Amino acid sequence: MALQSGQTGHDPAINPGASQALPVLSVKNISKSFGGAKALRNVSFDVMPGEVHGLLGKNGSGKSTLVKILAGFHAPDDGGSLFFNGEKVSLPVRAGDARRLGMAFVHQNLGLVPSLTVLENLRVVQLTHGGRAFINWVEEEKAARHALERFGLDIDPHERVDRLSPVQRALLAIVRAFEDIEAARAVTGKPGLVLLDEPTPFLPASGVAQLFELVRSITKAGCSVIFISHDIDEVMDITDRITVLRDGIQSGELDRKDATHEKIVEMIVGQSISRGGHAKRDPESLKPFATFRNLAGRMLQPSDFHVGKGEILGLTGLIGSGYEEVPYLAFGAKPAASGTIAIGQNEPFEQVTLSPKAAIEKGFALLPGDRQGASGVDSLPIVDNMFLPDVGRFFRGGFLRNRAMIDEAHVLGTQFEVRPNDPYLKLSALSGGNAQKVLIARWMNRSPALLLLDEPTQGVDVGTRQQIFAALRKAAAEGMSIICASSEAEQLADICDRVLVFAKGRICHELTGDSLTKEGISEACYATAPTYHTTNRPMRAAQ
Ligand SMILES: Nc1ncnc2c1ncn2[C@@H]1O[C@H](COP(=O)(O)OP(=O)(O)OP(=O)(O)O)[C@@H](O)[C@H]1O
Repeated sequence: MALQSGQTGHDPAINPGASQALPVLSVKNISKSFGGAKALRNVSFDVMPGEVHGLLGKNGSGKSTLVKILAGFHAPDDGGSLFFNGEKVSLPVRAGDARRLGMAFVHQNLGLVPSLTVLENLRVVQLTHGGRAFINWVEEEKAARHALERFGLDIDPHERVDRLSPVQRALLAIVRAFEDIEAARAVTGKPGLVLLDEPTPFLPASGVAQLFELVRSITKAGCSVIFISHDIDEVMDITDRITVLRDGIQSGELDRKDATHEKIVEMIVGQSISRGGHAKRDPESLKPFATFRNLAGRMLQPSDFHVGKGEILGLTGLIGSGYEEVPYLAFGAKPAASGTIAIGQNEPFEQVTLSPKAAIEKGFALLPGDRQGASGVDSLPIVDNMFLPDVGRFFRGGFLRNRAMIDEAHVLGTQFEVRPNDPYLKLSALSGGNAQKVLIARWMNRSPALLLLDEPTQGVDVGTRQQIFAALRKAAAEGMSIICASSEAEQLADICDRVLVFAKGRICHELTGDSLTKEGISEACYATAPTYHTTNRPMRAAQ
């Protein structure tokens, strides 16, 4: 049953007795403008106690803006109101009000301090707001251990956060958020709300399962969760109810039990989309473009593999299995422990002699997974981010042809559906998914001979994903070789001609043809017995 905007639609069967309950959060007619652009228009919805409420929408539809209004980071336009457990919240939300009321946020970057310990990160709010004259570290450690044990997390409180795995970091951020709302509940006696803004893109399936267990234990304790994600399967799995935003307008609500994958996609995109499955090519029919022998990194053990000319080769495995290092090693962005690379029939060269500059000269391009840290420059405009690697192309007679750059950026923005398509806008003003589109456009526009991708569609909405996949397939059909490292089995099954699955640093499965399905990839990730021996398998000679 699709509900109209503003209707509550809470199912008492999900949380018995909750039908009489006050909403934990009531958002009423919230709008937000940036200059002349409206990011949110009169958005209204309720979150009930014990509910996991999905907040979905295309890139730039206003999800993060809404979260930032709740956090007090943005002031909403006049006319809207917020209620938390029945109490009217003064707008803009004042510093400290969110915490006092019992709202805690896990933003896309998790908000942890990497150089501090788990204990320090976990107790930072209590330590900075307690007004204490001194810190009793014995008591603080006890409290931290208790919090970690409560959620079954086996993490040493004295470990530095930058030494934790991505899964442990995400779980720590959520435990901290829950501890914060529990601290507020001890004072107010009322349930709190944790807002999770895309916490899953980097997590392997086992990590997502652990995270969902944690979310369920939060709601069992009577608190609520707002869950933002572009992964429809995850949304179907964890949410009770879903609110969809489209271009800043609430386009409807849906009870999870009435939702199907197709229905949700249609509400997000505004139309049904075909998954556009592609005819996989026989990798044997493609001449090798780049051949890697004995390539080893920090986790990657000496491995032999190649990518064919015009092939889309997927690399996957559990996090830490070594596949995620390959794009960086192949680009010379990380030094290998060993290994050579041969292009076509050319003599192989040692990987350690390859710098990113030399890789670019050879026609390689790398889209790193860390968009904010290693990929884009937030403080520069879109146009500069698009043309950073080849700005030299726009110089004529010693002058930079600014107009030509702007025009080309505009064309690229249209092609990759960057919204808003304003080349002068800073990258930081774009939504996460739109920023990723700018960076993909940057590298695709250079038509590299070898495109190296690490989690290319993280944060990109379902509609745009299909467009990016189509662009990658077209480029491959025209001869571009693509290596795509990703933890998303569905994405790999959609675009790749061949997928190598890694375990414990070695290639253990090679999937092609009919075995190259989402299920086949997931199964191979969890199967331990290697069926593919990297050192014994005959390599095809470059032709
Ligand atoms: N600081 C800002 N200045 C100008 N425009 C902004 C700013 N922050 C967000 N916007 C714009 O507001 C709109 C909504 O962005 P928002 O980040 O809320 O989208 P989103 O739904 O979270 O997208 P994504 O799924 O890509 O994260 C976008 O058009 C974005 O460009």
